[in-house]
Amino acid sequence: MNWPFAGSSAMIEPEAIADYAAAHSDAEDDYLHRLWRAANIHTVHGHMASGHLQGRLLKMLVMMQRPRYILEVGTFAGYSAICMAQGLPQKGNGKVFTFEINDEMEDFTRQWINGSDVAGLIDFRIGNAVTEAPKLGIMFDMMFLDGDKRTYAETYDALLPLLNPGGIILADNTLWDGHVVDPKYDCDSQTMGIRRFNDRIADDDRVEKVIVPIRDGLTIIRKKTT
Ligand SMILES: C[S@@+](CC[C@H](N)C(=O)[O-])C[C@H]1O[C@@H](n2cnc3c(N)ncnc32)[C@H](O)[C@@H]1O
Repeated sequence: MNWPFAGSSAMIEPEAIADYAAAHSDAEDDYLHRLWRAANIHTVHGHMASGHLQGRLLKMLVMMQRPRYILEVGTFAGYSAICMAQGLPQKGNGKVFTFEINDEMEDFTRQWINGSDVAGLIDFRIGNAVTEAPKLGIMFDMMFLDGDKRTYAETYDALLPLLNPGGIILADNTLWDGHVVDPKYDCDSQTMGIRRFNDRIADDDRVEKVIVPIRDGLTIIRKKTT
């Protein structure tokens, strides 16, 4: 994400800011570090995993929101699911339900989730979260939308009814590497999908929202209680 920070005499590289923030945040534990490396070595799009800073933010937000049930759209390697599960009370009744539509990820991801010390708090399923989550018959207090960018708006419409009032949705990649404001990407289907989603959220009076420019943009959406 190209977020220039104007210094007194020179522009400071965004990577330097990210490194500084990571160095002054809780460390990435060894297991997550190994998972991140494995995802980048053994999968084509390893960079899709949340990573250190966003992972710590997800854990922190779970600890603040204290959800019982969390829904994740897009498990990929399991990095974010493990981070969110780390924020749940370790002996409570909370759970992360996480769906991955790509069944080729199953062996890799199940092994890493099962090997983590929060395996008992994660229900990992292969399938389309949009069609499968309603079948669980439960309401969620938190959701992490991180699936297909082209259909973010439809995913939101389908899943908002499953969110309790006061619950929050975290939507990842909502600034899409700055493409949302770059006319060069006017015909790019993922950019168009993210823009459509951002417009939809901005106009939706049922929710409060703020885009946090961390990593690739993370929108925090809270369903109003009245
Ligand atoms: C960006 S990656 C997820 C990264 C992961 N949440 C993390 O932060 O570590 C997106 C994943 O969503 C999956 N996906 C896309 N649409 C989906 C859907 N409707 N239901 C479940 N998974 C989906 C893709 O196959 C891909 O593996």
